[in-house]
Amino acid sequence: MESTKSQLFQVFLRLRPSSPQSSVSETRFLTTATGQNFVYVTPPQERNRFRAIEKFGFTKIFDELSEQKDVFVETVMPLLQQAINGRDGTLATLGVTGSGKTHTILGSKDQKGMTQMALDVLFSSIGDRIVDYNKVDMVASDHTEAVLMDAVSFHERMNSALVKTPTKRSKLGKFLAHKLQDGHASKRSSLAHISTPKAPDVSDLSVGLDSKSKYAVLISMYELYNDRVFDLLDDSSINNQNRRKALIFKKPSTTAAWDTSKESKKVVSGLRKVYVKNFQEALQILEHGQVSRRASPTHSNSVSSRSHAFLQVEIKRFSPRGSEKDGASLHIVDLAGSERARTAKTAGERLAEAGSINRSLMCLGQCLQLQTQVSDNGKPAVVPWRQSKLTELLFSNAFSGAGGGGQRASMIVTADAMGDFNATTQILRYSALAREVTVPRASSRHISGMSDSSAASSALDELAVISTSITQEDSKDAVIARLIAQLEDTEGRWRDAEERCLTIEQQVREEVADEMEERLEEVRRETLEHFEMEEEWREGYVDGKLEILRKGIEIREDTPPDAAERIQELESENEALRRELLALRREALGRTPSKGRSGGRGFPSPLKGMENLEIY
Ligand SMILES: Nc1ncnc2c1ncn2[C@@H]1O[C@H](COP(=O)(O)OP(=O)(O)OP(=O)(O)O)[C@@H](O)[C@H]1O
Repeated sequence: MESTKSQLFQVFLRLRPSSPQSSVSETRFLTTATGQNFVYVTPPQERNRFRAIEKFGFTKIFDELSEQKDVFVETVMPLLQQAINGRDGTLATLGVTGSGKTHTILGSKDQKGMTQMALDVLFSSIGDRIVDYNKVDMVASDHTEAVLMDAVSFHERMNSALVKTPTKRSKLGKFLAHKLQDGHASKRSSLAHISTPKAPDVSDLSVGLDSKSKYAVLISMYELYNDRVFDLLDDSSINNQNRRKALIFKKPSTTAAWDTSKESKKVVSGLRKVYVKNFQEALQILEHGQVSRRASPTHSNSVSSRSHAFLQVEIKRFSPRGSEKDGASLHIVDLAGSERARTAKTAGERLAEAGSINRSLMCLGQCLQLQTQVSDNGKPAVVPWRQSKLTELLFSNAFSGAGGGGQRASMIVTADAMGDFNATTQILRYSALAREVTVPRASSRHISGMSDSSAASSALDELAVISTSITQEDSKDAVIARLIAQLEDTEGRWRDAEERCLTIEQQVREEVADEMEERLEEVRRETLEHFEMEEEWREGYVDGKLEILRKGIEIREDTPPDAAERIQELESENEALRRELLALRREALGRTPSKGRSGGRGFPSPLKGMENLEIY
């Protein structure tokens, strides 16, 4: 597994101690190997389904037994030294909600977090070489873009703001008490007496300083909530978060004389910067900032951070005469946890917050993925850090080349090996510096006599056992030799099983196809029968209709006259003719001349001989 050396973020993985009470998975799905910088993710077994085993590479992995100090030495110390040397640095934590980001950054009531340790080491290293706030002149940019004050006047303002509104303060008290349950903050609202855990002891650690310089430390805190930047040290809104004024992230109108970079750093404009001269003062500021931060109980975490919190520790270097030489910042960022709405059971405002958090983290994920990639032309891939406010705040100064040629950063990815499998894997996928996927295979020797699903489960079990056993071995060479042998054996068995699976798959496909064909034939037959029956019925129906019609026509037809009627008809016709003939005869007889009148030559009557004619 190769990773790009030029990446901006070094990525560390920290596993938190998990327990069935605090975790959501029934089994461990993350496995580490002693001394190795990769973690195996073994998916939960599902019936009849092979899921790939993934291997993720990180700069370093801190297992469950790692102490806060172990993490600090590896991740924060180099960044602190870098800031002292005039180069910006960022430390951020990333992880699923409840995976231990805040615990890592801010600690608990028994343990200091990375922040407290960084401030402790910084102030103990600077010692009496801290400059007097009243005797130095901070650079112009601090005056135009920030509100500067020293710790004493800041406390006075804060305490008077708390005293002014007692009803609201009780709300704040509740919040503080709530935080205290999880060891996040002191219960006291009077910030003069902050109790800080003594452990771990970091008095043996120090950073190298320039022997000819004096130093000033300015602390500012802000949060990114619903994509807007809010000052966490603004006393005017401490009792009413809804009245808070969002700040803008922009290029300063004036820059320090020593800042020769072409593109000057972007700053959160209007931010309060508090000058602190020792560790105790710094802790008090930190406490104030934490109180103002958005945190709400979700189903996944009783004190869940609902915003991305930024702590900026600005270290300025001064000449012995008090003129500013240069400066750089260490940013410590506690990112809000990604969560699934269904798991966290969030709704309304919390759901909107979750949406904004998840969107910004998705964009951060893209940037992290791309920082290790090289584009087709061989140049580093373009990192789309302008896509969200979070990535802009995290990356813009890194890409602007300011602060001594850009920044270097460390990301601590926190994970619970028995936490939310899908959400954790998702984060590992985009944050890891390298990734390998192994498709599981099984052997016929191994699975003979077993059902296919049980063979697959058993093979997965075996792989999990192998992975777990790695951590228990002492000798590195023995582990490697044993692993190679086991790997080859397992690989062979997986391959056989895979072939068998393919054969079974083929058989199943054929069976399904045959069955399908049979069923189609049956359906075709049934349809045909149905058509025939319907046709028969239609024919019968049509015949019946025709019969009814025919009968209807017959009924309406006139009956032919019978013979008697005809005879009677003819007789009456005959009678009429006879009467006519008789009338004609009489007429003819009436007109015929007598013999004498015709002169003896008269014509014979045409009716002669007909006088006695009977007419019937
Ligand atoms: N390494 C650890 N050792 C001991 N306890 C831990 C560790 N990591 C986390 N915890 C405990 O687990 C709980 C949840 O941790 P934490 O609040 O730090 O989670 P988170 O990732 O910051 O969650 P969110 O994103 O919701 O704010 C706390 O009670 C914390 O003390």
